[in-house]
Amino acid sequence: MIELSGATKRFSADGTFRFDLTMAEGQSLGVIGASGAGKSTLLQMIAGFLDLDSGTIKLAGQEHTESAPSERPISMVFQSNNLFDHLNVATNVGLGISPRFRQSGEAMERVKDALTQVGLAGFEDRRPANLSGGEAQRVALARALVRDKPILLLDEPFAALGPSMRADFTALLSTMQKERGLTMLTVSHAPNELQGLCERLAFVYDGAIAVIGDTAAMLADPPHPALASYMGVAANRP
Ligand SMILES: Nc1ncnc2c1ncn2[C@@H]1O[C@H](COP(=O)(O)OP(=O)(O)OP(=O)(O)O)[C@@H](O)[C@H]1O
Repeated sequence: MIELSGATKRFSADGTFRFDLTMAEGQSLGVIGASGAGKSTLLQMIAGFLDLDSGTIKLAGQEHTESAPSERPISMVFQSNNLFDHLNVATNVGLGISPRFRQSGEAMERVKDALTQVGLAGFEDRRPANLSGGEAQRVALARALVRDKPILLLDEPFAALGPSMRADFTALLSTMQKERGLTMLTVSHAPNELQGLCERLAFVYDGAIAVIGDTAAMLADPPHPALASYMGVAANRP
């Protein structure tokens, strides 16, 4: 679970972000909003890369407001998959387990299992430069999954992928999320990709979560004028 209570970060006088959010264990939430609205800021707060000015953060039932990122029960996948080009796929995934990963023993078995789960069995010795965008993103997902944490944060995971790869990656993420009961938060500029992945959607606007609700209902009938404008449709409610 994720619980943010008045989680506040002030970058400047007119750049203050304050988030309240409750997610039950195993829930999948999509996060949308205009560029600069604060979506990545929300993720960075939860992951511990930004210190709060005030408020609290609870993760998987524990207080984590001041924990270091490595102490939080979280894995993260970024838009640019952040793979190391000079290391093979197995080592890139193994770094999710430990910075001292070696390709042997139990750790290597875990890496192979994770690669199999994302459909990349046999890719252990490949270099990132020889992967397609979709394959590289699946390696990044394997690196997150191998950490075996209950919370998965994804920051624009589809951005670098073409349409058919987006559909494949969405389907894979959805399967992993359900199989593992992950609490998952996905930031995306593509609301339609979130439909099959997230039962709930949050719209970030003016430094906060302006609306949160059922994904299909929110997209079909935007309950906030700024969301309607973001979606490029007329608002149905004031
Ligand atoms: N470390 C920082 N110092 C100062 N300002 C920051 C910092 N990080 C983010 N900001 C500002 O906070 C605002 C929100 O940024 P954020 O990256 O969260 O937006 P976003 O919704 O993820 O945007 P995008 O969709 O473009 O990725 C932006 O105006 C950004 O310039």
